[in-house]
Amino acid sequence: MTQAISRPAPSMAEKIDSIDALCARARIMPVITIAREEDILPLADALDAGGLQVLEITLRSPHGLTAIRRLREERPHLCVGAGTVLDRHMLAAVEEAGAQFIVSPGSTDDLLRAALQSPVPMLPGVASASEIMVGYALGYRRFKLFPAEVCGGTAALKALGGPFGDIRFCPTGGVSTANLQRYMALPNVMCVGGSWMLDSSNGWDAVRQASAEALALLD
Ligand SMILES: O=C[C@H](O)COP(=O)(O)O
Ligand SMILES: CC(=O)C(=O)O
Repeated sequence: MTQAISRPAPSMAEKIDSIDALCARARIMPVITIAREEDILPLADALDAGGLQVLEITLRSPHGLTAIRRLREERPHLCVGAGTVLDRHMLAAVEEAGAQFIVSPGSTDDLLRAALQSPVPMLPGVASASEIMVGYALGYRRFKLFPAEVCGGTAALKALGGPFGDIRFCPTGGVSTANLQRYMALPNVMCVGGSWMLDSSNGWDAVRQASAEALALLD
């Protein structure tokens, strides 16, 4: 695996273009916490078969970094990012593992500044106008709204579109087939994230089916 960490950081404009491209490809971004290492490939394959090829692998379990590494090596056609990146040490670890994008649930000045130096584009989490302004001052224009439904959902996004006309969001947290069309209809929403399609208690094909059904709602 080529070490992402050795590459120079692209400009923020280039990173925004990368985020836009991967969100356009994703439309729906599964937020995945790997419970067992043996789930990594079958879960990714089920999502892929259902049409979801941009995957956010969180660091909420000990298998997160392994999953990023293995998917980069064994499923190179997928776009694999890291989620729940909470500080600069986790940022360095996911860069080294080969993450193609980085997501955080919230924003700290230290993490946002560290990500400016990173070759990998970051989608920082925000839950308020003030947090957007902290990122905005550093050049960030694309954010994850988290936890979206708790933060006010589509009404909050419509309101945020007033002062932040050049900002686009990936709402995550409480998104499901019941509301994803309302989110995706908003001009400042570029994709949605969530975990609702990941229930494999009825087998991997249920994940494929849930993914395909969700995407079909957007056609
Ligand atoms: O914490 C974020 C979740 O993993 C994604 O949200 P969700 O489970 O409500 O879809
Ligand atoms: C919420 C989310 O996307 C994260 O944990 O990074």
